[in-house]
Parts: sequence; C-alpha cells; structure tokens
Amino acid sequence: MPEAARDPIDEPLLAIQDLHAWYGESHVLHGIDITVPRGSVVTLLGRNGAGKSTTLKSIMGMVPQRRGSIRIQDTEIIDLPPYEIAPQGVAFCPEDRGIYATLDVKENLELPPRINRSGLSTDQVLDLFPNLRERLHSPGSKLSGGEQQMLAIGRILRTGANLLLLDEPTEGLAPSIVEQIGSTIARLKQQGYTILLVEQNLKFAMSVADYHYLIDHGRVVASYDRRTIQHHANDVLERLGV
Ligand SMILES: Nc1ncnc2c1ncn2[C@@H]1O[C@H](COP(=O)(O)OP(=O)(O)OP(=O)(O)O)[C@@H](O)[C@H]1O
Repeated sequence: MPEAARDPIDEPLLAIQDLHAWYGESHVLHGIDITVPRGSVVTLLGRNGAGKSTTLKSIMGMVPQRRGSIRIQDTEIIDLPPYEIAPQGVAFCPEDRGIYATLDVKENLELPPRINRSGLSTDQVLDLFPNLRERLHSPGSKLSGGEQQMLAIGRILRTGANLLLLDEPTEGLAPSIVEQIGSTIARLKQQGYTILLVEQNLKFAMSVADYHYLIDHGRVVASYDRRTIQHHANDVLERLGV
C-alpha cells in the first residue's frame, strides 16, 4: 500500500496488550490494551486511582511487577529495566514534574543523559520556552508551576526521545498556561513527536489529542477518536466524576 494511503493506526509506535501491574499484593492494572500511532497525541482519561499513571510508569519500567506485552516499534520491553527502556526513545514526565529545587533551570535541563543525537540543544529548548531563558539561573524552587512544567517537558526533549509520556501536564495551572502547554503539544506533534498523556481536563484533552482511552479500575472501558469523543463528552465527564 502506498505510504500516503495508510491509516496511521496501522503503524503503532507503542502497542500495549493485556497489561497487568501490581504494587506488592495490590493488582491495579487488569489487562490494558492501548495503541499509540506514530506521530499522534493520545490521552488516557479517568478518575483518580483509575490506573493512568501506573500505565505510564509501566511503559517506563517503573512498576516492578507487570505482565503482558508493551512494544515500542518492534521491540518488546515488558521485561526490560528503565535504563534499557529509555534508549528505545521514550521519556517520562512525572506528575510531580521532578524538578530539583536546588539546581537552576540550566542545571535541571542538562541533567538527563542524551539517548541519541536528535535531542534538542539547550538553546533549542529555550527557543521553544522563552520564559525559561529569562529564568536560566533561577533555582527550581523559585519557578512557578507553569515554568516547572515547561522545564520538565524541555528536559525530556533534550534526551532525544521521540515518544513522550506526560503525566497530567496541565494539573494546577492557570488557563493561560494550559493554553501554552496545548500549543507546545501541537507544535511537538507537528515536529513528529508521539505523545501519550494522562489528563483529567477533558476540554484540554479534546483540544490536543487524536485518540482517547477512558480507564476505570485498571481497564480500558471506552476509546474514542477526535470525532466520536464529541458525541460522548457528557458521558465521559460523568465517568471522570467532574
Ligand atoms: N506506589 C504505589 N503503591 C501502592 N499502590 C499504589 C501506588 N501508586 C498507585 N497505587 C494505587 O494504584 C491504583 C492506581 O493508581 P494510579 O496512580 O495509577 O491512578 P491514576 O489513574 O493515575 O490516578 P491519579 O490521578 O490519582 O494518580 C490506585 O488505587 C492507587 O492507590
């Protein structure tokens, strides 16, 4: 089939099948199936405790007990440790953003190792987030929530990852900053990045994503594309408990 005629869903960059995960005795994911096409933005929606963060952490190898299949392109990563998963081109931005309070913006940015040469330079990250350029020598503890989020995203762009896992990037941010994060995600998508993000803000999710998975009690209970989610927005809001 010619490249242009192919449906992107045929070319998943990330494919998760029958993923189970445990914290000790506690079985929290019960057979998750998710496909993330290359170059798409996909959201995981669901109420608190549904298993969204655990899904991202499982991809990154940060949940010690997991079973099923997680493939990045053609590589099975379910049994790999995090330091072997990152070189597959995947990076994780945690919900707490993971900014080191005593390091300044430049030091925080330059901390993670590069996994390949396609990683952005510090200058390129600062072009993407001009606010950070003005704060280059401010310690992490003095940054606003929005600046911390931009720094957290900028930091993973430096690594050279092309699959970005973002855990609630808009949480606690003012509407104007949420808008900036939305524009950044759209720009990253245009540049060819693939993004899987956890969101509770449905309006934001609908504005940035191509596909959505609704998670409840560790299972995918519904999935939507850009068009179908419009028809089910009320239903989804109810399931999010907002
Ligand atoms: N480190 C942990 N140890 C034990 N249980 C955990 C741990 N982290 C999460 N859980 C539990 O696993 C379940 C799924 O949590 P998870 O954080 O994946 O949910 P979530 O959908 O991301 O919600 P939230 O937005 O509240 O983080 C919840 O019952 C939670 O209490």
